[in-house]
Amino acid sequence: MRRSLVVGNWKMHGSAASIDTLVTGLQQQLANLPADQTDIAVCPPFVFIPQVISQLEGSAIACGAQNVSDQQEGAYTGEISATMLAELGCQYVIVGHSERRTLMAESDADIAAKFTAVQSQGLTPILCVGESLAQREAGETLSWIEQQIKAVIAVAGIEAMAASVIAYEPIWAIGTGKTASPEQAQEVHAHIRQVLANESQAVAGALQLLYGGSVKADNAAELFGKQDIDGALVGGAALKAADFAAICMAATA
Ligand SMILES: O=C(CO)COP(=O)(O)O
Repeated sequence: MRRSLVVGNWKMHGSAASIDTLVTGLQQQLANLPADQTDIAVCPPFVFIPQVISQLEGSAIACGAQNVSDQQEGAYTGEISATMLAELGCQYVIVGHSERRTLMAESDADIAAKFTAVQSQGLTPILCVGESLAQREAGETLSWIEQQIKAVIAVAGIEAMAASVIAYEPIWAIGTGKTASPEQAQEVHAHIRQVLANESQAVAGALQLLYGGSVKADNAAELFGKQDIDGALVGGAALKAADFAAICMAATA
């Protein structure tokens, strides 16, 4: 039985004060959640990571980052390495989010290099994949997702996938209020698991596979009811303690 995992991606939101309020709220709302069933993490903007880790001390909520360099050290102005994130106490790093693929032109090769850099420091990459609306309408969803995942397997190897999380985030569902139906999401999740199973049944069976894209308190339970959906990567709704907590509860039910 796979544990569920709910991750909040706060994107470029928050201030020291608003994040203090959010984390305090999360700790209150999640105090009674059975920690043995659901893993929970939040991914603040880099500059707030030390504050969040300090606030979360003693709590079962983990902290992650939203991006990382593919290099560990050197003359890379503005970059942050996995070594630095590990030293801070991060456990997860999101790699390949569609906003970075699109806005920062990150390629599959860049993402595979980041994935490897994250794992080399003992952190868990959350690899995001997802299709555009045009690709879905052209019937290219499954082949596109497969290609995105195989690009990472080709570099990292199938066994490395065992120490990772994959998040399926259809681009057309991110921040639009338009969630993939549980059936649409399950179809892609089952395909992802099959792509992995073709190389290793054990890896495919154990990997936590998240859905992301307009997950809210009122649609989470239905998504989590699907066989291959193990949790969620949550954007907007992760910025409100009550909403995020309700999604975590749904994942635990
Ligand atoms: O991009 C997302 C999480 O990484 C999803 O964002 P929303 O939940 O705001 O649609």
